[in-house]
Amino acid sequence: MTAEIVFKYFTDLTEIQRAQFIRLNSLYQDWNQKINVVSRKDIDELYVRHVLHSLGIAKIQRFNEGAQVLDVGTGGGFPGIPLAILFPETKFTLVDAIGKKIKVVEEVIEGLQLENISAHHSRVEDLPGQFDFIVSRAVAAMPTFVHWTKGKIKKDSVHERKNGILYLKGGDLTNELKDYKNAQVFALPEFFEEDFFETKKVVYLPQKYKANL
Ligand SMILES: C[S@@+](CC[C@H](N)C(=O)[O-])C[C@H]1O[C@@H](n2cnc3c(N)ncnc32)[C@H](O)[C@@H]1O
Repeated sequence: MTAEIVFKYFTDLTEIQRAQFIRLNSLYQDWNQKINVVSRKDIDELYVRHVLHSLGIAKIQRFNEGAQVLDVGTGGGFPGIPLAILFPETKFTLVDAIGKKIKVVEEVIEGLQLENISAHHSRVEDLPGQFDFIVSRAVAAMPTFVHWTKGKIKKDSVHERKNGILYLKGGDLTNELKDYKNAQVFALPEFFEEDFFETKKVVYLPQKYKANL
């Protein structure tokens, strides 16, 4: 599989961005031989399962110039790295509790010469600072995630969509979201036709969520 699948859905990329998306594959193939940052089964499907899936968030929210975005539990850099390629004017902070994953993320950032990302080895609860948006995939159930990230979203929003959390989720979310009355769920098959996206969604939780917690 090649980066063409990304270019099919994101047609206005610069030459630099296209080159970065192409380069991603060999960087991850190399790193995955040393440290398992992407599951063995998924590495061959990197562009669909990791890159395009991460970019699903961009179909819901285009980040403004100067916006600050935190990727919580980034693991090998998802969704943060693909989003940082797509939005070079936005500042991304990637955090993970496991140091060796952050080491790989740092190497990939360097390999792609991305200047809009900083990576931190920390639990998110211990990370200082506030952000416009928090993005994430496969880290915790929503109540736990909201608890961990409490106070980390700026109150004043300069974006079309209010500041908040954009979380990549799959499956039936009825139970998980029952306490979040103003959560919005966007189905990714609306944007991507590959079977992988059949049950995939982006959950948007505005900063002033009405939670019965
Ligand atoms: C299943 S992995 C997902 C990685 C990546 N987001 C992805 O989708 O490929 C979950 C990651 O969350 C990290 N994590 C879990 N709890 C965390 C916390 N409280 N603060 C920071 N990272 C955390 C773990 O170390 C792990 O790398």
